[in-house]
Amino acid sequence: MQPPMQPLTQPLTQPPAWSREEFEAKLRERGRAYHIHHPFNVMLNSGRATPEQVRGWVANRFYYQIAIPIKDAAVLSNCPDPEVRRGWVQRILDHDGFELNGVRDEGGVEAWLRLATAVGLTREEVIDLRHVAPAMRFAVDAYVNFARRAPWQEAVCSSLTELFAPEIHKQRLANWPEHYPWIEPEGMAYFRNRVSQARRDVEQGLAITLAHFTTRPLQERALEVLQLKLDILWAMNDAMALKYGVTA
Ligand SMILES: O=C(O)c1cc(C(=O)O)c2c(n1)C(=O)C(=O)c1cc(C(=O)O)[nH]c1-2
Repeated sequence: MQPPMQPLTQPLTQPPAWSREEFEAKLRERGRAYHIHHPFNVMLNSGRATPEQVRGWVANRFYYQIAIPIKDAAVLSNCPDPEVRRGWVQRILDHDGFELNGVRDEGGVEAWLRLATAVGLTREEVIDLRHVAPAMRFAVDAYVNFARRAPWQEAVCSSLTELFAPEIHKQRLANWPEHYPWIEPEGMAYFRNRVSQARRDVEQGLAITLAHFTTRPLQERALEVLQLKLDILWAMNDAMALKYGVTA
């Protein structure tokens, strides 16, 4: 006897998966929503920001800087693949620094604190987070919480906004010394280091994403995840724009 017909809950055929090239192009297209286009960032990188606005950005962004290695530790804690972990752990060292066999690297968090003093903030007022806007905390915490709870491949995918980060760091390196001569030049080291680190991160993150999200529904999910992260970065800028204003 035939089993009873099940009601159809989803179409029998799914649209075909995009090729790796098509999928990668769709991920890269999302760069149009990157915070490089946010009015607060456009103001910063075109030289219209006041010292107060630059300091506000540096102090608020510190909250993102200290969250990133915690986010990366969450990815590690959810990932059962030692080969992925071996590559991913580098991100924590990039931000927290290390001392190994006589080689010392101060790491990105310390470099950010040097940026803070270069723009005229004290380390204390940055480290105690007194300037961080509540909405900034909520946006950054959303990223860490996502990485804690999502499947690790989605957390990896959410880091792919770094596809677009070298450009924003290069803008700062090119424009800030001219627009903001009052910033001590050694403060810019963070951005210089990140250009190559972000490229290396993206190579790893993209390889994992292209290998894992191989059906159309998974690929569409990856685009949603990337959009979530773009929205988090956008919301961080909204929080700073509200607190410090945007100079036209
Ligand atoms: O200055 C920026 O605009 C910017 C953006 C992003 C990003 O796209 O998430 C990162 C960074 N910087 C950055 O410096 C950094 O170390 C970093 C790590 C990650 C991540 O998601 O793991 N994003 C970013």
